[in-house]
Amino acid sequence: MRLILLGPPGAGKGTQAQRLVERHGIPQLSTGDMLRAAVANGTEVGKRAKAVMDSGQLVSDEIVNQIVSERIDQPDAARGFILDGFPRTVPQAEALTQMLADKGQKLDAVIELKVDESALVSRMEKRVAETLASGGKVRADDNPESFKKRLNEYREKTAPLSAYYASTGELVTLDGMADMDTVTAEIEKALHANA
Ligand SMILES: Nc1ncnc2c1ncn2[C@@H]1O[C@H](COP(=O)(O)OP(=O)(O)O)[C@@H](O)[C@H]1O
Repeated sequence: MRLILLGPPGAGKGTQAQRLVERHGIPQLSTGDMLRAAVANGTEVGKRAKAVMDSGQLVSDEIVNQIVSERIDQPDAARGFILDGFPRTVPQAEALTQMLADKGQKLDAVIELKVDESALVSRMEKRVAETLASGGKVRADDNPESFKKRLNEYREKTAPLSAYYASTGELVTLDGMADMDTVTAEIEKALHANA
């Protein structure tokens, strides 16, 4: 099964992706995680991406497309995957369609979590507080200024993906304001309906 999770930062994509991993035994491919790993490892890509990410802007399509294309060729993704944080622009979505076609694959569903923007800042602040309380490390872009930038980037560059995937007939939009278990149940329902 090949899935895309769409939604603004703080919509709950990471939480739902984790649950899908457990339930379906396919990996979560998070471009945010891949890029943070590249930064931590000090790779060329990491060096190019760090400042852009910290400020809340998007890394170039070229870099991200390359990372994803290589990642979905790994053996653990052969049976499927959950893409989290990719595509984030229409050109990335077009690149993905092409990439999958080249590999003889296609998507099974695109799931969009719709949330109330006013809830997102407080969700981010809660995540930061919980991480600090448990002695964890807060992401460099989890501060109000970068978060606002991430929301702007989302509105400008990522929100148009809903129309893109609506036109291909692949889009399923769910209420991301519902509690986490309800969202999980709705995702499963949508997957069965598509199966
Ligand atoms: N598909 C992508 N295209 C461009 N930049 C990306 C992409 N995925 C992740 N990034 C970079 O990594 C940062 C963090 O991504 P992610 O962990 O997915 O954030 P969020 O928690 O906001 O969903 C983004 O703000 C951006 O700089």
